[in-house]
Amino acid sequence: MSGSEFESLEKTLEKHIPDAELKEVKRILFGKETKKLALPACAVEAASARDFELQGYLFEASPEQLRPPRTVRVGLIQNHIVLPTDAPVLDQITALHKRIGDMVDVAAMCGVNIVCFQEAWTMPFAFCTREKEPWTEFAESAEEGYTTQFCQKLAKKYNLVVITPILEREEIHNVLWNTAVVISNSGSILGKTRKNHIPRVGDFNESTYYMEGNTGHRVFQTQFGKIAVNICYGRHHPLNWFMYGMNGAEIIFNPSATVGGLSEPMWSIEARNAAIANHCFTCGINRVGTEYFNNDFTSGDGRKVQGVFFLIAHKDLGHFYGSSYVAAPDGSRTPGLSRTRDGLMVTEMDLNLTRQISDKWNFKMTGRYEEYAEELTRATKHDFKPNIIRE
Ligand SMILES: NC(=O)NCCC(=O)O
Repeated sequence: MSGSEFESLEKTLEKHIPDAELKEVKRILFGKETKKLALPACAVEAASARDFELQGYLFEASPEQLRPPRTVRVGLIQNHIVLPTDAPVLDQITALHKRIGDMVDVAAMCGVNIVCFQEAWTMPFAFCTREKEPWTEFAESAEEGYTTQFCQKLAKKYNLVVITPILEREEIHNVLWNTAVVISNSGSILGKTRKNHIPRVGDFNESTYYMEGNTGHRVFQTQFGKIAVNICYGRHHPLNWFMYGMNGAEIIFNPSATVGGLSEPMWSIEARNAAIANHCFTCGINRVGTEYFNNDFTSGDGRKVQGVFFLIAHKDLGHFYGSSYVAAPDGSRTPGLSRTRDGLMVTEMDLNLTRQISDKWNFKMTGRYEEYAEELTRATKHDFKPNIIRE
């Protein structure tokens, strides 16, 4: 069975593990069971008619005497590109707007308050090619671009916060960035945050296109809680999650584009671990499908074929495995969306859980941050001497 046909880990476990043991297997693998969220029939029907998967889950917190629950519904959207990568640029963007508009419409039927799309959602993930044209033409102004205007309309129409990760063209200096624009449910732009860490691994040749972000670890205060966006490769950097947490993020979104051969065993661990370590919710969103490009490109990885080292030229990065999920501060998580289909994951969460788990585990209290700050400052100096005791 090829990677692209395997639908999801959860479905395979359910098919092969006897019922009596399945509950225990799931408890150990995924933590406390997440309850299913009942979704309106009109949403279920619309998702089926529009050919995408719809799942709903619930994270509850204990009732408190002094605070009411702070219940929020979050929607994660994963999708294929709609048109082939050689279709005209504006047609590709417009087709994706239409697809995502249809999916957000269903999110709204489910009462979603905050919706987040995948990394660079308006384009194929063309950074593997290292070609500049036509890919740089997909870059848009974060403030005035077509996509921001489109998302502002969605936000206003459905009264939801929209996190829209795009390739940004900052027009004053003509610099490109990998940026998430955060649009308030009023329709106004709350701000933008730029990808902090740029991959230099395999076919992910993104440093050819844009620079390391310069917006720090911003947290956006929305009507539905404090949110932050840690874009894709930033999830491999525990300090990146940590700094969003230090700035008070209650939900950290991780819009991504990553392929099975590279990162799949890490996917289920990294965002979940960040939720545990930082007493917050985290949301991993990954695109789906295989995207083909006209011109061959290479990875420079010298893969061995028939005893000879080649730089094997290829036309695709591999399979983007979807599997979007939400993790909670108590270590529990939702199942993943499909590895092969477009999907919307609706999760209701009580944000009071973040403080409750912080009070239980006290990582913020026991963190010894001052000591680490001093040691790190020393460790990053060019003349650093490691603290090793020898006989
Ligand atoms: N888009 C992106 O940063 N991908 C890098 C690959 C990975 O982090 O899994």
